[in-house]
Amino acid sequence: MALRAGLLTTLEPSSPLFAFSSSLPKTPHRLLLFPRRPPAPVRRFFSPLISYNLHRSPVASMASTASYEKELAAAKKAASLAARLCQTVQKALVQSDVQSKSDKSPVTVADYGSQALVSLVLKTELPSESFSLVAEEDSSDLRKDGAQDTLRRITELVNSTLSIDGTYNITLSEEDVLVAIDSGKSEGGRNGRHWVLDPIDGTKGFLRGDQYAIALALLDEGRVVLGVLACPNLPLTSIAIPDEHSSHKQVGCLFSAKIGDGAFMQSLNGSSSAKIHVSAIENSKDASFFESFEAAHSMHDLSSVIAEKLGVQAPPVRIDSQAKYGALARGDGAIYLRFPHKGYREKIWDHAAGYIVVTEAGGVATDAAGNNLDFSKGRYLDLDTGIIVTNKKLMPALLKAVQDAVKEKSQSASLL
Ligand SMILES: Nc1ncnc2c1ncn2[C@@H]1O[C@H](COP(=O)(O)O)[C@@H](OP(=O)(O)O)[C@H]1O
Ligand SMILES: [Mg+2]
Ligand SMILES: [Mg+2]
Ligand SMILES: [Mg+2]
Repeated sequence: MALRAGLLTTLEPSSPLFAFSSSLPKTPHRLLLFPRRPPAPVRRFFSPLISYNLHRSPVASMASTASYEKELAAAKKAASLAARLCQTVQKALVQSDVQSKSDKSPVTVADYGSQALVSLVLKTELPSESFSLVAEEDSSDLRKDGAQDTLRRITELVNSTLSIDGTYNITLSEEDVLVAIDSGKSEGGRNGRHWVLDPIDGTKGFLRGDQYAIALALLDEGRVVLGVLACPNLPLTSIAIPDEHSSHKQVGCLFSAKIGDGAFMQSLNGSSSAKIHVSAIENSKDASFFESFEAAHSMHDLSSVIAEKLGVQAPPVRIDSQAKYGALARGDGAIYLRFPHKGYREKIWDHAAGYIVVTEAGGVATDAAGNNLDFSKGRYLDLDTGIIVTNKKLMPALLKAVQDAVKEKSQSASLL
């Protein structure tokens, strides 16, 4: 039986029970079962016999009945505009455009500008929706003494990107930019809708002139329901076999996915989109795998033990950012391995958009214990050991190889 929010209905013609599906702001959607028909305006003040959180009940969640059409269009627009700003900065990168955050990771005027633009576009395109954004950056360093020039530069970049695009007749002040950046401070969670943004994923790749991505996803009741990945430097054709003419390849990909609708790729220049699928490889010997370019982000030695166990012949393809998820979603490689060093906590913005793009393309993404990734716990993902992604056929063998390799590593560590 399909239940619509706010609709009172009998479960079956013969049933004495009435069901009411509530959708109150800032509360989980709930299914309430009443012993008799309660008076209409005060339903929620009557005690139900049973009450379920719908996302946990066998009844379809309200999230699955939404189409997310306009949200996806807004997300594509926001990520494309942010990509344009990032491309401008990458072309003319100078040292003063790069700052170091308190955790010593780099952040550029483009990270801040991208976050301000995405926040502005989403709010402008979806004015009737309540707005919650979980994003990587905040304005605290930009409000410090000595940051005035950087803030001025970010504001100029945001305004010039808006004016070249021409869709919005808006000019932001420096304070508007700070406020737009700080709208990303939401804690996320399992209730309601939350946008999740990495304004530049792979900042180190961005600084090297390599791969990076603008990664934007929407959570609804704790599930990722849509995602877009703008990858300005990713070739439109496969990166599986690096060739010497790669500098002549056309670059700039926009991946998108909506729950239940599959995954798509189009050119960032605005071509029509084509459906994409993960690799159909069944024999792990024929697989190639992706991992971080940065050895500090993932244990390359562990990946190579896993690759050996699987009989993988091809060398690893090391690229920055969630471009790995996009490349995997279109079948450039078959496996993505990510094993952060001990103590590192993964953030939801580093995976949410990539996760839905790859799963809608037919892939599977779990932690090293085989658990589904849970994006509903706030700004962090709680994980066992690492993240592994592949197609459905290869996952059982990959999971076994990963677990054997992890066990061997911890045994040899305990012998030391
Ligand atoms: N020690 C570490 N271990 C794992 N991931 C790390 C890390 N330090 C930073 N990262 C994350 O790795 C992301 C880049 O991923 P990749 O290695 O796939 O390119 C960074 O995103 P940002 O560049 O958005 O900060 C950052 O969040
Ligand atoms: Mg960062
Ligand atoms: Mg990131
Ligand atoms: Mg980032």
